[in-house]
Amino acid sequence: MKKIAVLTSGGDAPGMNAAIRAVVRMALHNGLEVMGVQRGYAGLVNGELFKMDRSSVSDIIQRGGTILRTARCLEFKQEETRIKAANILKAYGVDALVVIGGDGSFMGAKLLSKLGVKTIGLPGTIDNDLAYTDYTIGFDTALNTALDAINKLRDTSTSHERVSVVEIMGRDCGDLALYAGIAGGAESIIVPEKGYDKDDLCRVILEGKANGKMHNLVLVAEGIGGSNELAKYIESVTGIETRATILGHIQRGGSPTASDRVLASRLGARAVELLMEEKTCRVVGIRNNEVVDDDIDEALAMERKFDDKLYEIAKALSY
Ligand SMILES: Nc1ncnc2c1ncn2[C@@H]1O[C@H](COP(=O)(O)OP(=O)(O)OP(=O)(O)O)[C@@H](O)[C@H]1O
Ligand SMILES: O=P(O)(O)OC[C@H]1O[C@](O)(CO)[C@@H](O)[C@@H]1O
Ligand SMILES: [Mg+2]
Repeated sequence: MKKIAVLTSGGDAPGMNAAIRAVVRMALHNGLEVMGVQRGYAGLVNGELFKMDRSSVSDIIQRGGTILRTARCLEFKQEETRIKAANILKAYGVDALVVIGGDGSFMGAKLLSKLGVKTIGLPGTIDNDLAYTDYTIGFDTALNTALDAINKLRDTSTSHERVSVVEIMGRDCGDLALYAGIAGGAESIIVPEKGYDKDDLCRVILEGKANGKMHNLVLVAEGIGGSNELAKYIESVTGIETRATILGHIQRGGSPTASDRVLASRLGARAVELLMEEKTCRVVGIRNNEVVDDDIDEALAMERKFDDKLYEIAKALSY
């Protein structure tokens, strides 16, 4: 192993920069050369590679976004595009590629590895939707951003004695909504893993009002969606004024939390260690606070487990 490349792919996530820094610095520490690839797989196919040194990653650990930029490159689903990417890496003399991204990016890395490219994946996504790791890089920051918004919505919800429906990102995964809901003391948490009944929800809201609740926070995961319509329905059934707020891409930005920076540094360093041990086609993650690595195929095949216990606790604490 002499030369590696690193890219970020899919939706950006706070802490991706800290992960890039860890990969670059750990690689240089081990005497490897490092190339940065701009704009994910799209940039790889276009040959957007450049040499990185220690100063390429100076002053980025605290920054949101990704200095390498990112992309959703649909053409990468076609084998001819991946063959082009593999040839470009060969032409640059790159021995292995570190991919920082989510499940889609890992699928791309898995298929690229079938063409003989050595790959390592680092979980960079706010969605926390990868089964093999307890947490993904960016989840904690997005969670804290959502929580800050929820705290503010609680103020105005209380002042006006309104219901506040808050839609949280996460694609098909309810983790962000669940964690934000428990941390923000939400009255109801609606996630795709559990589903819900609209009229039960309205009953809970009315009971809360009868018990003296001044506000009512209903968190809706993106995978359920339809927050504006739900707000109208709640208002029509309960007679309580209701507003919907879709937090959107604000959850993707901002300075990463300490937790995300530490996670990114641990996982990024491990990615390079694995390559030094000649291990490839693996993804790095964290389970029970231990850094782990799994075969990329096996990791993608693992079934995600929703934290039912946490969901039940949130329910029990909410009224
Ligand atoms: N089935 C696939 N085959 C090949 N490449 C894929 C596949 N799925 C996704 N990719 C590549 O990975 C990129 C990122 O995937 P996707 O948009 O699903 O984001 P992600 O990595 O899951 O991150 P996030 O969900 O946080 O946005 C895609 O644009 C594409 O280039
Ligand atoms: O940035 P885009 O392309 O609008 O994608 C939004 C999606 O990306 C994520 O922010 C990260 O995967 C999801 O939570 C959301 O569904
Ligand atoms: Mg994804």
